[in-house]
Amino acid sequence: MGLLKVKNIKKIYATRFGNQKVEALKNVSLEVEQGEYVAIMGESGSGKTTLLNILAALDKPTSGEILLNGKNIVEISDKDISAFRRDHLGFVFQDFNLLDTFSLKDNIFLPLVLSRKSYKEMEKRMAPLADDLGISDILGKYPYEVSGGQKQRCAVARALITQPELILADEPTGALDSKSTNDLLTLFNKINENGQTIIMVTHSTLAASHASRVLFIKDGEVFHQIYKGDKTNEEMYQNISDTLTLLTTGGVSNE
Ligand SMILES: Nc1ncnc2c1ncn2[C@@H]1O[C@H](COP(=O)(O)OP(=O)(O)OP(=O)(O)O)[C@@H](O)[C@H]1O
Repeated sequence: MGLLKVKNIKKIYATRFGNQKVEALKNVSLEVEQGEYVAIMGESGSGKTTLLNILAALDKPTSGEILLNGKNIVEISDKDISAFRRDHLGFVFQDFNLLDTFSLKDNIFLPLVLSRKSYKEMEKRMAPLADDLGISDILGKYPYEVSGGQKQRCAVARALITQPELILADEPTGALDSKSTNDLLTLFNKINENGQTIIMVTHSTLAASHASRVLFIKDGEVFHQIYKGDKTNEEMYQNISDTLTLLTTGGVSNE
């Protein structure tokens, strides 16, 4: 089932004085199926963050449509956009974005507090999630008292607790050491196997090799896609490396 349909997205940024324009996305179309795990890669400045921000309804495209479960998110009014994001999307960022003055538990509860869920409901959702993520014992701690990997697992719990249709992750392994990176990638695979759809922007070939599809962006356009299919992580890693070489040496698109 097509969960997300991106149709002919264009994004033109006007510079501060309006006399210069940057075409960050030229004409991007893509579809993401329910249950897919998609990594987005590309050189710095290729348009990845622009695309993710638009998918996250944090920014609007200059033209084009984005349908999430058939609803065009471009048309949602500013008044309704925060509630839409909270109810339908989960976010995992490189720098965790946890509030230092809240315990980990309260950080995870925050999106549910904002949508006025009962404490009983919050506890009910938290228990299996915390157990799955291996954070049950540290929920009373504060972000500054735990490791980067533990912080990131809490950020994942906060993203999942609203039971979003889609998880959007921006460089989720960017601030993690290699062990925490491997733990997080295993975790993403697990939540994906449980049916959660994930879109992740990453510079890491290792991270991307865990996804079921890798989409390469070059100069604001989809340049190429690789499906994992039956490939091992190692074969996928090699395939991604070869494509990145092609991308940086100016190879012709064969999308
Ligand atoms: N607010 C803005 N105003 C003007 N130009 C912008 C703005 N944001 C991004 N750009 C330009 O749009 C293009 C795409 O930027 P974007 O941040 O999407 O790339 P990226 O692939 O995410 O890069 P990185 O990997 O370095 O984060 C770049 O040329 C960038 O300079």
